[in-house]
Amino acid sequence: MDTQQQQSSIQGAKVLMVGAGGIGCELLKTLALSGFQDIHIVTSSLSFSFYLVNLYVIFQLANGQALFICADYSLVLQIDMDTIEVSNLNRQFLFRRSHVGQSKAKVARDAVLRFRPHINIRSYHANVKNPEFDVDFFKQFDVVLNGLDNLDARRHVNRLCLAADVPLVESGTTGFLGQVTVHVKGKTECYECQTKPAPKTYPVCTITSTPTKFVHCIVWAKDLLFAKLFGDKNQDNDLNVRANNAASSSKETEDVFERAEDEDIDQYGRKIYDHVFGYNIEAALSNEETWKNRRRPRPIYSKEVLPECMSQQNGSTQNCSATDDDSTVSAMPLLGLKNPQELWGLTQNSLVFIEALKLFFAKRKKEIGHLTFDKDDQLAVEFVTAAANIRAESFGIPLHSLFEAKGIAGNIVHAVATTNAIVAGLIVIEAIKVLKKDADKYRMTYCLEHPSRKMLLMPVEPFEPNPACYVCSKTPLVLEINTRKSKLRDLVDKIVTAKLGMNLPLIMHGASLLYEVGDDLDAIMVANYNANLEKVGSRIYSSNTGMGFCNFLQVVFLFQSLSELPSPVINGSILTVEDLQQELSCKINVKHREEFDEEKEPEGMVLSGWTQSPATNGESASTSNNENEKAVDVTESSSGPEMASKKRRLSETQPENDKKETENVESDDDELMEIENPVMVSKKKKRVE
Ligand SMILES: Nc1ncnc2c1ncn2[C@@H]1O[C@H](COP(=O)(O)OP(=O)(O)OP(=O)(O)O)[C@@H](O)[C@H]1O
Ligand SMILES: [Zn+2]
Repeated sequence: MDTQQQQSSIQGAKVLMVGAGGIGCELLKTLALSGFQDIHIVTSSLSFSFYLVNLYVIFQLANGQALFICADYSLVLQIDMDTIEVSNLNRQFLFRRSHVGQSKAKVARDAVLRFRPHINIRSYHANVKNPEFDVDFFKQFDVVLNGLDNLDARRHVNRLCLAADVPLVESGTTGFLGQVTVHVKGKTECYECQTKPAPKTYPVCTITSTPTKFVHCIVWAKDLLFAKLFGDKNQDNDLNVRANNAASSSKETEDVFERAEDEDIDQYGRKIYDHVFGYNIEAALSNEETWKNRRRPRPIYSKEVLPECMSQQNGSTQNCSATDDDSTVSAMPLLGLKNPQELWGLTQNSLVFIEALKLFFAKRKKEIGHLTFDKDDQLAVEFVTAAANIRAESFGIPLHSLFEAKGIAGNIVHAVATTNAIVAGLIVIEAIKVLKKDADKYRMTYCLEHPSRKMLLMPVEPFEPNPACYVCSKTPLVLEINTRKSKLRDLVDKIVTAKLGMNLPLIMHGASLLYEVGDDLDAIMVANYNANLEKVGSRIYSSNTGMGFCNFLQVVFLFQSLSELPSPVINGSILTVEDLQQELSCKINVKHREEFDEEKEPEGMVLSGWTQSPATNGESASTSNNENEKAVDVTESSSGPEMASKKRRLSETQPENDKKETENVESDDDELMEIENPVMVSKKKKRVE
């Protein structure tokens, strides 16, 4: 690439960066410095770019100032909603300890301005899904660069880029693996054109009744027990085993989890302990059939492992410092446990379980009822580790340290700063090509863990838009659903919001508007939509008391199914679903189906043709928690578009030694940690076919 050309293509260009985390910090720095070296050489050979970027990183580490070469530069805007955490500091090098708690977007901006004071950087500490970042906002940019860590935001940005007709350079890293892809409307596939691999999920009964691996215990502790005790009480929770003994799922059992106002926390903790590790296991054991060919679990009761009176032990919440704030509350120091890599025995795990539970009630009571598991929440990690280990002990599964359990629970693949640096370099290279409209030279580039043909970077030509993609083409989706039983609410929650990722949806059936979300709706419209969602309204019955003079009026709310809506949705109906913010519209062909497999299709409906939520979508090293959140659901494998052209093109560049790697990936379903860059996975899948 000619330097002059390159400089002129970047000068005056307006760039939007989304995300200022591991990739984002590197990217902002690389963007700010991109005039300093012969980038035109880098682009001519991508393997050379790898070398250069690495060299650059090493050089920068050795002498950060040496590379700061000034040139007039374009306007860069960046968006990030996060604040800086201690765990970010090892790789998000624009941040220092003193910045912990501050806005990432702002601190990153200030740090870069210190060495490039002449460039114009605007930062937004905000969620990119906020309505102010609408299509008009996106239209002002020449290119959008993503450094995100979750599918939801990535899909949203993809849709806005399509609607605004602005090219998108998308990226992700997972440990040593990374990828950079280019998405230009009408020319290349969009981010959602490809079917993503299905998330790793586990049958509900494995999690609730027959765990065989530590990850099953983690999912149980995190998604069921933690959610039950500290999360939203209205959410479905399949915590109790399905036992012959109906008592375990009775109303009284439900009440075990409720703590009475004046109930002693220690007693409450023991009650929960005995219920989930003792009685529930006994109830499960009563299902003789289940254990015919399985190892029987051992019920564990608190009195066997815990001292009579916890408050006389070291680990009493009473010893907890009054200055503790939410983020530092921890059971470990109170119990004299220092090393997170140490393996705790049953007694230590039991002590941590009770102590962490007590601390939640003693120190974080206000959060109870709203908590979701967060890998950066020390107390939550301690509780989940302890609970998973006690369950593992009961089922004869090897125990794990807090460090290991945290990795599994948080889907953590440890970040490799160099991968982020390489990916940031590649993003800038692709961004420059986009600015130059050098479409023939666009490349999707994959960072490999092991060299292939002596290269660690694998460039692949981007693919054409997938004509079957519901996001960038008009191909309808197919929804199998029981139209006589399912409500519009199910469709909105499980399909439109959860699967299609719509923010402000509108659902139409023919000319009839069934549902809409927005700030400008009047009260009557809201009432109508709510009626469509849940109930037709009420019918008033009068019932005779039998005393001759008094009739009671009885109000009965009637729940209505899709087929009973004012404009009935039945087999063969075509729904139009739109998101006004994302300017996305798609059609859903409805197929009535009477029965669904409770285990395999727990949602009671199956959508085909959509981009399935991946376990991690090339997410930056610390990935979203989505996988485990969904882990107890058994998600359908997508019947989305086939990637025939991908197969052909990728096979052209297929290195032999990657094949082995593929087979390993495909065969080993043991590890939740086996989080792959999804494109790599699909590519590998194609290779072994
Ligand atoms: N919807 C969103 N709007 C704006 N920024 C987002 C959005 N979703 C994610 N991000 C940002 O994307 C960045 C991703 O960076 P990265 O993958 O390094 O994650 P992290 O949260 O910084 O690190 P870790 O997950 O390891 O603690 C984060 O800074 C996060 O705040
Ligand atoms: Zn598409």
